[in-house]
Amino acid sequence: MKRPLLEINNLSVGFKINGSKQKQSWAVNDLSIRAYPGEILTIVGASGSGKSVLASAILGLLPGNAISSGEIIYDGKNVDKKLLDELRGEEITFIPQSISSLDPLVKVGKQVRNFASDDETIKKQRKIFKEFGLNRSVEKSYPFQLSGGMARRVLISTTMMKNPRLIIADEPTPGLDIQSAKKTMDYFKSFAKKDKAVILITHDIDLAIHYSDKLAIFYGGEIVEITKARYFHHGIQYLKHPYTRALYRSLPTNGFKPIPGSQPIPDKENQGCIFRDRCECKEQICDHSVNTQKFEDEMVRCNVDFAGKKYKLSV
Ligand SMILES: Nc1ncnc2c1ncn2[C@@H]1O[C@H](COP(=O)(O)OP(=O)(O)OP(=O)(O)O)[C@@H](O)[C@H]1O
Ligand code: NI
Repeated sequence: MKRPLLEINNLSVGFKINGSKQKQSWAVNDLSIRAYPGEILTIVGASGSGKSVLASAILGLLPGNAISSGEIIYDGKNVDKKLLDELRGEEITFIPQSISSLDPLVKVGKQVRNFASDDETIKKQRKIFKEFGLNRSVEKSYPFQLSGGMARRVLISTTMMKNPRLIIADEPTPGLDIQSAKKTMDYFKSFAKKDKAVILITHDIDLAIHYSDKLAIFYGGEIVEITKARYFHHGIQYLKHPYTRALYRSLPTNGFKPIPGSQPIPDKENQGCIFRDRCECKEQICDHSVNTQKFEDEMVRCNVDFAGKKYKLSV
């Protein structure tokens, strides 16, 4: 079994409300994931489920009012602030969700080259820009002169200029034309093939299924299931968690059935199942406890006994 490149154990992230130490809201609750070399791990979750907060926590970019606990291990080493400062932008690159992360005062070409002006770097940057349909004039533009889709392509180009071992991409494709989105995802795939790891964050389940190796299904600040992306092609009988199964049924190709109800706010005090109010399999026990079941590299957080011979969910 390969060693994970990034390992996150029992991560929780909350925010102090109005500076109060007592009043907190939670965005990520007791989350554990592993990103392996050679794989694209995609974190799929609805809007507001805490995906971007998770990315910020991994990268040590949480705002001042955040409180976090848990363990992050990179390549066998415990990650602290000093190590993160060394890794970020070098071994670990980040494609942020917001295009406002581009420096408004620096011309785009210079930014992507990280201020380098040698011939080789310029050649590399021009080649990447060309692949993404960004013409020479873009190099000399300031971020405010770009459209949303162009700015996103510039952000992706920044990562392509570097030589990281782990890419964390937070919603990299919205606003991109189909060709650029495909190029981006193909780039991630070939990157992972070089024994490197990608953590992709998206709410686009179709995209996730087609390009990832594993899916971590995120709901209300928790990962409720880690499963293989190909199971979504093989059929609903391979999926375990009732929320994952509901996602499967909500896909246009599988009947487009919506899930009634809405996602709850993460609650650290709550020991029960986060999905219970919307669950078709809910039992009394789900109000006060939830079972984390592990199967090799898969995981499901549910009280249905998936290892037992009796378990049968409706197809
Ligand atoms: N600085 C902050 N202070 C307080 N709450 C915050 C802060 N940043 C994020 N949150 C809260 O954390 C929750 C998760 O937000 P997050 O941006 O991670 O969602 P997301 O899953 O990335 O959504 P989307 O798909 O829309 O990008 C939200 O309820 C948000 O209001
Ligand atoms: Ni987000």
